[in-house]
Parts: sequence; structure tokens; C-alpha cells
Amino acid sequence: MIEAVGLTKRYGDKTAVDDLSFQVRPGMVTGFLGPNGSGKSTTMRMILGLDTPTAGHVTVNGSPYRSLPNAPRHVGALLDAKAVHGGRDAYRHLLSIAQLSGIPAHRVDDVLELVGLSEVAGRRTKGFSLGMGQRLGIAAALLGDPQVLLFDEPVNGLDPEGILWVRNLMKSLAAEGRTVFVSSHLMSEMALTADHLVVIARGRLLADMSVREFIAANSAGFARVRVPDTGPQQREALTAALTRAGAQVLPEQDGALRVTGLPLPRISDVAHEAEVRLWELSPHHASLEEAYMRLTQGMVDYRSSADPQIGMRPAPVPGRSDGWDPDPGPGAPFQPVHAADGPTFSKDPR
Ligand SMILES: Nc1ncnc2c1ncn2[C@@H]1O[C@H](COP(=O)(O)OP(=O)(O)OP(=O)(O)O)[C@@H](O)[C@H]1O
Repeated sequence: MIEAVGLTKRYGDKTAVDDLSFQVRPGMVTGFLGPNGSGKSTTMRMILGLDTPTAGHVTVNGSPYRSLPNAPRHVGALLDAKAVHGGRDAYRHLLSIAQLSGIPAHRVDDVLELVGLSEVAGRRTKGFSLGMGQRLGIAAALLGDPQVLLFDEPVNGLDPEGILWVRNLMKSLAAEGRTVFVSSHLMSEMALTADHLVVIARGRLLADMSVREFIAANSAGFARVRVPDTGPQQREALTAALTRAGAQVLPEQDGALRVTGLPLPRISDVAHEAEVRLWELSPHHASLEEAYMRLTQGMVDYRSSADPQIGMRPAPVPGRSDGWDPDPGPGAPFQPVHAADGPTFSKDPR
């Protein structure tokens, strides 16, 4: 278990991590998400005792990292896969880490086998591809067979087969009861790998909840409705009837209708009353990526002037208790969201 309480890090007048409190529990994969520069790496460095908090504290299994006896046997981490001595071969690189940490040498062969680098163990690491370097970094994290694992962008540079391998590795480490904390910008991958999410922006906690709760709290589900392709009359009649009943109706590119604001049985009843036959009535949920974009909208420090997010901005849903307001205005309160708080959130006014 990793526990951060009021964790804060300031570099001069820059607050990289701002009063962050969260727990990372064993037996599951916890994804650590946030825009570029939001403080993920700084947080991970503080967990590993590489940076000293300005305020607050963070513990691993109840103790600060630096107080853990033989810390590498308890905590393994991949922070920067490029941080290797390029002149050494993979075996010697891992052996030197093992020797410094009191880890038996046979573990080097074990982890090389585990990450699929046994055949290139004698090659100098400076000739390694990005993906091989990532695998070597993961091998180093696993050397001490630790209960707690931190991975900063572990799938960076990996091909699809490598990404699948990392996904299965994370899940199997968690299934063994370990604590697995992993940062990534690949939302589709996080949706498949993580059970729980800690989301930060500008150093502050935005959400701490399961992936399912996060998507439910930060996305508007909708229904897709399709009528027979017999002309526009049926679609127009249904659009009018649904709108009268309080729904928001938008045309989809393939001729279907995207309906929000009414439950599916009600949509079916309204169609029946309007004497419109339905060919499709299906529930749809947003992806993790859409939910993440929605939550972090306006809290991204680095963005292209041709902002691709503009087109992703979903329409506010009338009548929803979490009706999303893209601009809450100055002075709007900032509240981090925990699972227990229910599906409401407010935006950082900065
Ligand atoms: N040693 C440092 N000195 C000054 N500022 C720093 C230092 N380390 C980090 N920062 C700043 O703190 C903020 C958080 O950086 P950090 O690297 O933790 O973010 P991140 O979420 O890991 O970003 P990315 O997703 O781009 O890796 C950034 O604004 C960064 O410029």
C-alpha cells in the first residue's frame, strides 16, 4: 500500500504537487493519469525518496521509502528506461543493481527470462531499441521480487505485442496481491489495464475512484436510436416527439439519432406513442479517453493552437445532476472527487 497525505512539492514559486492525498491499494492495478506537467513523475519520485516533499508525506507499507530496510526488496520502479549505462550489457547492468541491493544473482536470469531479453543478455544496452530498453527497465523493477511496483509510462515505445505483454504482466502482478501503480497517457490501454484511477492536474487531485465509476461520473451516456430507412418523415416525427418529452436529440452521421436526457424504456414508449417503428435502440457509454478529456478540459498546460480537444467537447446534458459546465467562472470551488463523494465534480477555477 502506498499512502500520500497532503503531499506537496514546490520548486521555487512553481508548485509541482499540491496537497495530494490518496492511497494505492494492493491486489489491483492503479492508473496514475494527468496531463503533461501535472506532477506524476514528481509524485513518483517522492514515493521513492528521490525528492523530498515540501510538505506532507508519503509512505510505502507504512514507512517512508528511505526508512524501509532493504527498500529494493520491497519496492521496484521503472522511472526512466533510458537511465542505463550504455557500455554495459543487459546482464551486467542488472547484476550491478542486484549486487548493490543485496539481491541474489540468480534473479538476474529470472527477470531476463520474464521480460524476454535472455537472448540479448550479452549485448550492450546502448544498441537496444526503445522497446528493449523498456523491457530492461521493467526487469530492473522486478529484480527484488517487490510487493510494491511503480511504473512511469511502461508501454512507451513498445509495439502492440509488447503493450499486450505489459498489460498482462501488470494484471498478473496485481493478481498476486502486489501494489501496482502505473502512469500512462494511453487511455485506451489504461481502460484495459487499470482497476482504479488516481487523476491529477496541476499537481492537484481530480479523481480517486474505480475506472467504471470514473467513466460514469465524467461522461454522459446516450442512446442510439435508428428508424427504418423509409424517408426522413419517421425520423423527424420521432425527433419532435422525443424533444417534446424533454430529450436532446442529435443526428449521427449514419442517419441514427443520438438521444440524451431520457432513459431507454421512455424512448421506446415515446416512439410507440408517435407510431414510429425502431430498428435500433441501444445504450452507449463514453470511453475512458472521453471521460478523461472532459474532466481535464481547461487544466492542460501545453496545447497546440489547433486544439484537437475542441471537437471532443461534449454537449452539456440538461437535467443531469453532474451537468458539465465547461466554464464555471472565477471563484468556482475546486473539489477533488473520491469514489464515496458520488458522481459530482467541479472544475479548478485557475
Ligand atoms: N527539478 C525541477 N525543477 C523545477 N521544476 C520542476 C522540476 N521537476 C519538475 N518540475 C516541474 O513540475 C511540474 C510537474 O512535472 P512532472 O514531471 O512531475 O509532471 P508529469 O505529470 O510527470 O509530466 P509528463 O506527463 O509530461 O511526464 C512541471 O511544471 C515541471 O516543469
